[in-house]
Amino acid sequence: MWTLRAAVRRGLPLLRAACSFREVLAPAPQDRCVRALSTFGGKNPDKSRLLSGSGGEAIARKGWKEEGEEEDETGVEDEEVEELLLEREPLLPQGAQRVFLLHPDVKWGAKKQTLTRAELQVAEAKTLVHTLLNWSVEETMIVSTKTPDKKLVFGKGNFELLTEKIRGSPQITSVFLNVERMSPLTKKELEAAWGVEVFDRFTIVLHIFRCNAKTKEAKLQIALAEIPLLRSNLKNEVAHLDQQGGGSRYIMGSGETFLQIQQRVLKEKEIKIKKALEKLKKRRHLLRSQRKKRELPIISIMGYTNCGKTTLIKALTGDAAIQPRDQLFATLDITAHSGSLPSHMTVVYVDTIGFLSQLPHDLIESFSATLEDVAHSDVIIHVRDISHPETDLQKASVLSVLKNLNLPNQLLDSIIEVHNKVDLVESYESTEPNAITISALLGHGLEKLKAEIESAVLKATGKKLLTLNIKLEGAQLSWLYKEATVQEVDVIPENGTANVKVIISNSAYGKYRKLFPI
Ligand SMILES: Nc1nc2c(ncn2[C@@H]2O[C@H](COP(=O)(O)OP(=O)(O)OP(=O)(O)O)[C@@H](O)[C@H]2O)c(=O)[nH]1
Ligand SMILES: [Mg+2]
Repeated sequence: MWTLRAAVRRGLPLLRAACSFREVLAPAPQDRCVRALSTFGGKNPDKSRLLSGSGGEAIARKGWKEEGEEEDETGVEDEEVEELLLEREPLLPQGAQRVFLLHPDVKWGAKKQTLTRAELQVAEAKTLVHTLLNWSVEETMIVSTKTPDKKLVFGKGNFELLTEKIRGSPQITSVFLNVERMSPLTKKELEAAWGVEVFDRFTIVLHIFRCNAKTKEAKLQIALAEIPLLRSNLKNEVAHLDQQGGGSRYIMGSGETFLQIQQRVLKEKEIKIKKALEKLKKRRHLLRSQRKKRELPIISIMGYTNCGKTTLIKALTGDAAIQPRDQLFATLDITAHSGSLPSHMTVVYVDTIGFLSQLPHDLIESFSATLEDVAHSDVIIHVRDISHPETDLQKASVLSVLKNLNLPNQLLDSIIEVHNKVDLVESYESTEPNAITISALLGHGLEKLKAEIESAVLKATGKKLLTLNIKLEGAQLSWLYKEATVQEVDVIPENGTANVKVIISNSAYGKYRKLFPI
């Protein structure tokens, strides 16, 4: 039988040995990756693009780069960090899986979901499963429970029925229990009862995140989000070892028990990741202040996952390098892309991570650092997929996340709501008067949207867009070049004047009027 001492003799990293004995015996496969999929209604046709390799293709390219900015954007040259990122266990089994999707529906009490319905959660869970290469949903069941926090999640009667059902269905290879997190003990008990592996939402989303993260920062954030999972797995594995007479004993010569060593290793890992992230955060602050210095207005594009944020940025900037994908969480790295508005004002569009109702907490927390940048933008665009059957619930869930980001009120008031994918809905009429209706894919409605963005930017930055008639002989033009942003100069040779289009702050315009009265 395999023992701890044997693992140490074989030179296995302790953390790995502690966290996943099964994988030590059967070497861990690489993370498999995710595939492109259609949206819930199956309306987007492009299902054919399959991703391969460990991380899929790189899509997070920047259309707009800061001075001295590296493609990798991190500036952290730390071999230890690289090692940390490589050292990870696979979260899901290899090969095709036919999943039994089981949704515990809490009918009453404090745990009852208010924002979202069981059907929406099931539809989302299905999409998550379909995002995984070679995974399919064999059967779906919504089963009510009054005891979601109990070890076996369901009441006795329902649990017995479920066990009979799963045991009697050899075609089912695993169960996706659609809860945010399941304790290691619950997982163990359910797997023992049902005879197949059982996964929760956190593990599935984490796996998709791992596959889609491109930059070092996103990867580190995911590694940080995994620490609590490793910690609870560790406790479980040590309890298992104890049964065999191992985990809590002192390791000879070390003065520590196996559990203590592993906890220390995890703590050290956590500290290292946090330090590396701190370095990256400082660098982001630097980039932000450079951006501010250049006075380029920043527009953050936010919205539910798969609503079309990246497609919209591609349409607004004409950046051919951007490749939107029909996939949940395609964008995990915040990227900036420059574009210009009708007055030729240059702005920066920031692509952000998409939201999901009940996105596991640890993941939200780990990504909140990147979402901090949103607070420094001038305008927010909230993109909605109005072809989605649950578009209203998606909106509510995005707004509730935005509220929790502690954004300044002025910024919250500046939100432009965009109704995307109108091409998928016959004769769509918005019931919200201020929303702008577009098809990012077909390029419909973009001019109106750009005009709206421009007026929001001018309002947010306290600037005006004016056309001033100036004398070419005087000092007006050079003054305007110095104190404002000149967009266009239209010379009228007949009278020696020019019409000059400028973006100018209120205070500079006041000075201009004093210096050059009409
Ligand atoms: N029919 C139609 N499809 C669209 C439209 N906009 C986006 N899509 C499709 O929707 C899918 C998702 O688009 P993305 O731009 O990647 O969505 P996203 O919001 O960036 O998604 P995440 O980064 O995963 O959160 C892609 O297949 C797009 O082609 C649209 O206006 N009409
Ligand atoms: Mg995207």
